[in-house]
Amino acid sequence: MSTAAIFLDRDGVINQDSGYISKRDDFIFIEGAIDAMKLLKEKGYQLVVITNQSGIARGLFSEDDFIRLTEWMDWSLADRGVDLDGLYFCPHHPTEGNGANTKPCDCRKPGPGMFHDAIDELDIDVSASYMVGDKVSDLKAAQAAGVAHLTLVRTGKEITAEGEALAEAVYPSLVEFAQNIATVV
Ligand SMILES: O=P(O)(O)OC[C@@H](O)[C@H]1O[C@@H](OP(=O)(O)O)[C@@H](O)[C@@H](O)[C@@H]1O
Ligand SMILES: [Mg+2]
Ligand SMILES: [Zn+2]
Repeated sequence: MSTAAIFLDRDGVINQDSGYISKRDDFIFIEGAIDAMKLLKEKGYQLVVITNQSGIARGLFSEDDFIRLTEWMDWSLADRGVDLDGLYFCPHHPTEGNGANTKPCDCRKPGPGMFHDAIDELDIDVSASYMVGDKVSDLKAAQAAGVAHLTLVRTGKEITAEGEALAEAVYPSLVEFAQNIATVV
């Protein structure tokens, strides 16, 4: 049976987005975010992180740097009782940088590629699932993949008028999102 998921943007939703984060010392969990993730798991949702990491294409850090930081983030979450069900990242940028990751792709949000992979691999019921992002491109990507509920939080980039219009709700942070959504039946 397919299951409901919460698709989480990383930078600006889980951790503070000071720009192209690649080191542990710069990775600061947003207040309450870990407990909010725990509550979402308790409510019956899969948790799936969907993140653009064009810092790789731009040559700011390597894919290995990203994987190491992700392992550390996973341990930090597991330590607090949160097991992620999936994490998908796009290392590309259409124009910036000069290596193999500088190319157009379908995975960079607002493209839906990462969502399509997650939905197939984790057997997700999009009609019962939510996207939590901080940018309109997060919502457009989720919408293109059929995710029913599009929401934004104010802990990341400034919310634009386009974002306000596309979102069914805008929450101060992941904490209020987690408190407000229903338990999976
Ligand atoms: O919010 P998610 O998807 O988890 O990750 C976004 C980050 O990888 C970076 O994405 C960049 O966008 P460009 O990739 O340069 O458009 C900028 O928004 C940076 O400030 C930000 O740190
Ligand atoms: Mg973000
Ligand atoms: Zn990509």
